[in-house]
Amino acid sequence: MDVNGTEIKTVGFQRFGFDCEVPIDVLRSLYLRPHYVTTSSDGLTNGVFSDENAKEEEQHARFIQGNTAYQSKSIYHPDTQSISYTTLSRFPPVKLLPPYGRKRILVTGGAGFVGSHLVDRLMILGHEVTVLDNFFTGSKTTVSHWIGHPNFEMIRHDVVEPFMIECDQIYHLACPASPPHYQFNAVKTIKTSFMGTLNMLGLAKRTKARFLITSTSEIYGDPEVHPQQEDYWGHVNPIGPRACYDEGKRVAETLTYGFHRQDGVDVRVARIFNTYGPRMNPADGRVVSNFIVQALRGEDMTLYGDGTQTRSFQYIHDLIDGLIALMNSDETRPVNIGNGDEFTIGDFAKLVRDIVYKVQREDGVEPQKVNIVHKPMPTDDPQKRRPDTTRAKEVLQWQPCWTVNMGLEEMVRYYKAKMTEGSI
Ligand SMILES: O=C(O)[C@H]1O[C@H](OP(=O)(O)OP(=O)(O)OC[C@H]2O[C@@H](n3ccc(=O)[nH]c3=O)[C@H](O)[C@@H]2O)[C@H](O)[C@@H](O)[C@@H]1O
Repeated sequence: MDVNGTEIKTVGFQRFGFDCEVPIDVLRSLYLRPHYVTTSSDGLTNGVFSDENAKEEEQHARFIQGNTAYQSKSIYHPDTQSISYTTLSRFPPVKLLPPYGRKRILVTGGAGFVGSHLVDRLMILGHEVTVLDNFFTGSKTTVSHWIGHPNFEMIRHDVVEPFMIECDQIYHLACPASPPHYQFNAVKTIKTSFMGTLNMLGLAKRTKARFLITSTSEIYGDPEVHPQQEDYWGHVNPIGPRACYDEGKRVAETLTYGFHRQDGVDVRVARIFNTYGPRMNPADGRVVSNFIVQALRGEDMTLYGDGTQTRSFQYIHDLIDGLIALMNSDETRPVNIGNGDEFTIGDFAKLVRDIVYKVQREDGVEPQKVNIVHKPMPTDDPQKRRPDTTRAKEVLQWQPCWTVNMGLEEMVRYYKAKMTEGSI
């Protein structure tokens, strides 16, 4: 059910002459089911499941309403610890667009969490999609179901190096986004934001492609204004451990508007607030993935600090709706894309735990009791964060549809499926 209590059957909408509506079941069939099936020497052979696996399969089939046709099923052989990869027997149907409606779209960071969902949507809508990724935090497996499709191309490339292609739209997402990842190599992070954005803006200038950059709520730093409006200039520590990302994105925005004013590049700037959903790397250290995986494994949930800091969480499909609407609108000012439902992280931990228990009980498993333990607060961790999304409402007619309970439940099912196949 969406925020109004209506069942969600499709995501996206027709807006600004660009139709981005697709059935949710088709998307789910791409991310929700396990990719591997197991064979083992204890009496089970090719693709025949144990009772437990068969039950999981049935539950997932029910959840995605049996829409399983587009999932490759590679076979894991535990006795030899090997995988026989299979390819898709059929790609998901993509719209047949007339040549004037079909766009050549470049997605940098297209193998990452957000990028892969954007790619799924753009592909199903019938566009030609090129993914550029250096696979530092992205993974080929997130978009492997499109490999071989005539509308799809994947290129290993680091955006700090120039790249030439002909295209109509550029979604520039490439940059590590989770605090442990972007702090792992701070110099590389700021180089990616600065040089990567410079290169992609240069490409947009030459090709006259429309350019959208995914900026972040982090440009507001530890905000003194609450909720955060786009006009707020922020409160960022320029020399702290988060600066490589925060200041990197700030300079990326500065570059974007420099090219816009100086060279007339057609730009869009999305400031994304905390987003979660399937395909988030379970080891990337962010709060939603940490909490769900810990609770599913029956481990302690790690709450940093006293848990009074706040965040507002949006589900991935809402974000993709917002990005596509922004790209196709006329709005060149920055636009916050986020969900206004704000939680203290302490309350959020309890909510995640309750949802994990609920899903486990629905699946006939009595959950293991999970404790919440406190860990030190990371340096410069913002105390509060909530988007003011008035601008997105006014200029994009966009508002989040997914409740946090719905989104979390789906994400719990995703991680359960990954655990069943043994890939996490
Ligand atoms: O998820 C996102 O969208 C954002 O994640 C990070 O921003 P941050 O808000 O720090 O995200 P998390 O690392 O998920 O942390 C959220 C809060 O939960 C806390 N946390 C995190 C992990 C954990 O195990 N336990 C825990 O209490 C953190 O201290 C923080 O207060 C990135 O810096 C943003 O660019 C990105 O947009």
